[in-house]
Order: sequence, then structure tokens, then C-alpha cells
Amino acid sequence: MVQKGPRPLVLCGPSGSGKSTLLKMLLKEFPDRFGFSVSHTTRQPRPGEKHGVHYHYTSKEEMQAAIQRGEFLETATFSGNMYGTSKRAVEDVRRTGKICVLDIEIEGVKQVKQTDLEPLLVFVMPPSVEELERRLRARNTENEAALQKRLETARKEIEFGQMPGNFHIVILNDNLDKAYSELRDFIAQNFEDKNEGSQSDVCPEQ
Ligand SMILES: Nc1ncnc2c1ncn2[C@@H]1O[C@H](COP(=O)(O)OP(=O)(O)OP(=O)(O)O)[C@@H](O)[C@H]1O
Repeated sequence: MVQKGPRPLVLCGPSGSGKSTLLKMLLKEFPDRFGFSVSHTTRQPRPGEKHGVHYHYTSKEEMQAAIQRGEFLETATFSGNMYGTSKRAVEDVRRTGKICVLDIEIEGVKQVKQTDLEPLLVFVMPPSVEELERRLRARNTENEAALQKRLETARKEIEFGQMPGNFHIVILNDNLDKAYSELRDFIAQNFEDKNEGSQSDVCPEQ
């Protein structure tokens, strides 16, 4: 069981919506306040990604065994790869006194809502699927098949993200500065003095 601390902040949104970009901006501006929960994944590292920093890279077999041992808070399979947040990853951040930030998929969001972490849930919304496609193509990190799979998943995720009650806030990322400013405002409203309190009922369980 992960011990209680500040409520974690969850960023969720379709691949290419801008979660990592917003997260990077947040960690850069407030390095002492927020800490990133390093997920596990079975996907290959992208150029520039570091083991233990961006992800803990692992094999399917090892990850399945760790899940069996109850070491994960949430896991999801996305585009053929497994992803997950270990209890240890959240605990490592909590121990530093920082607010733990999780970058997870919808299936993972559903699972962390069932824990006693009481996360604050942010959905990052792309302006459109067409724009998402443009950004993913420009990022150039996926092959065509993987890209198509991401876009197909994105349509379902956008639907879920917009459904009332699923997230505490939906941030439209049509302009990065505007989206970041909305994220900052949301954090200011929810983490100033309120973070130790009880969970609001704006985001009921599934
Ligand atoms: N508002 C924006 N306008 C234009 N481009 C953007 C905007 N926000 C992010 N991008 C660009 O879109 C691409 C995807 O963003 P990012 O990598 O942050 O997405 P992500 O949601 O973290 O995706 P994944 O889940 O696949 O890691 C990046 O190249 C980023 O620079």
C-alpha cells in the first residue's frame, strides 16, 4: 500500500495531445514541487530517452511477473506495449515531499481512481484528430501502422475524456502557452492549502 501524501496529479490524453510537453514545462518551472512518477514500459526507448528517467524499460515477462506480485498500481496495454505505474515509483516521489505527477492512459486512470491515492485528474485534449495526426507525423517517432493505431485509440480517448465526471478538468491544447497557463491555474486552485483535504465529489468513481 502506498502511504498517503499530497494528492498525485494525473495527466492523461491521446498520444500527441501534448502531455509530455506540458509536464516538462511544469517540472522545469517547479522542480522542487513536482516529481515525475517513472512508469515501466515494454516499448523500446525512443532516441534520447533514458532508462530510469523517462521510463523503466522492461520485458513483457518481467512486467507480468511484477504485476502478479502486486507491485503495480495501474497497468495498461497500449499500441501493443505494456505500460504501468509501480507502487514504488509513486512512493519514491512521495518520500521527497513532492507532488507526484503521473502521465498515464485511460485504462490506468480508471485503475488509480480505485486506489486511495485520490488523484487530481487532468485530460489534455487535442484541437482535433487531424491536428493530432499532424503533430505525431512531425514528431516522427512512430511508423505508419503505429501512428494509425494511435489515432484510432485517440478517437475513443477523446470521447471518454469529454464525458462529464471522468476528469476534474479538460484542457484544450490548441495553444501551448494557453494550455500551460490553464494547467497552472488548476494547480494553484487545487494545491494551495487544499491538498491535504478530502476528495471533492466532482469526479465520481466509474
Ligand atoms: N499546442 C501545441 N501546438 C503545436 N504543437 C504542439 C502543441 N503541444 C504539443 N505539441 C507538439 O506535439 C507533439 C506531441 O506532443 P507530446 O510529445 O507532448 O505528446 P504526448 O501527449 O506526450 O504524446 P505520447 O503520449 O505519445 O508521449 C510534440 O512534437 C510537441 O512539440
